[in-house]
Amino acid sequence: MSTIQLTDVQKHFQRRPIIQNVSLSIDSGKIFGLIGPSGCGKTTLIKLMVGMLKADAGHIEVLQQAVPNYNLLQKIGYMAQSDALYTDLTGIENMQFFAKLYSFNKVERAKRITYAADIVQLTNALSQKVETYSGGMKRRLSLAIALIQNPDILILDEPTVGIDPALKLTIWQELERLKKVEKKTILITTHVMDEAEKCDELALMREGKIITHGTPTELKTLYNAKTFDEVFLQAGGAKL
Ligand SMILES: Nc1ncnc2c1ncn2[C@@H]1O[C@H](COP(=O)(O)OP(=O)(O)OP(=O)(O)O)[C@@H](O)[C@H]1O
Repeated sequence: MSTIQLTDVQKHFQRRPIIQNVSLSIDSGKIFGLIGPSGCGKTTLIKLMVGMLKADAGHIEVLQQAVPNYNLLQKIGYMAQSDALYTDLTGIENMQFFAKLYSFNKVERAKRITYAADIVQLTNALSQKVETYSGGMKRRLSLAIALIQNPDILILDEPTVGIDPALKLTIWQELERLKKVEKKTILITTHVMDEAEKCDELALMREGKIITHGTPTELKTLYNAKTFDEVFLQAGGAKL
């Protein structure tokens, strides 16, 4: 069953077409990867799905409800590309602030914060002010905040940028667990080709269009390619 459905979606900025007739179906319980070069429209497409931007044409449904829809916000965990954090507060204060937006009681809230901080290995840095965090630590805190909510759908815009390989592996293991055990639907954007391999399905974007989509194996077979760099080049994309 599809959790996110886009039909002929279009978006312009200052009359420039940024998203051009995109139709896409993202199945529930899958990790779906949106891949494409910088500026091709990945973040714009995600913001349209979350309801932060309004499409100029076309139709978007999430969980069979038309977007934008206030009720859907409780069901989507969104990690933006630029970190929306309060830098003069500590890590834990940031987590508490966002956790209070959701309908947890005090005990659940504390449990969710402990779980999320542990996944991104920030437990020992929670009492520090965010202004003292490195870029990677801020990314990890943003990811932790998206995880607090325990949503049906996780939409993560480049979640592993600036994160070291060992922690990246831990984060991917958790995404796999969330998919398998908790049946979450996860949408990520990435430039990183080895992350593309880990997705169940992929859509490759270029200049506001989906140029091809399928499972990693299907795409490699289709383009007779050994790597995703090759798939992307064969499909007509620029080098990432
Ligand atoms: N609010 C805006 N006003 C005008 N142009 C915008 C706006 N937001 C994005 N754009 C333009 O739309 C295009 C797509 O941007 P978008 O951020 O969606 O790309 P992206 O694929 O996510 O890139 P990256 O991988 O670098 O984050 C870019 O040319 C960008 O400059």
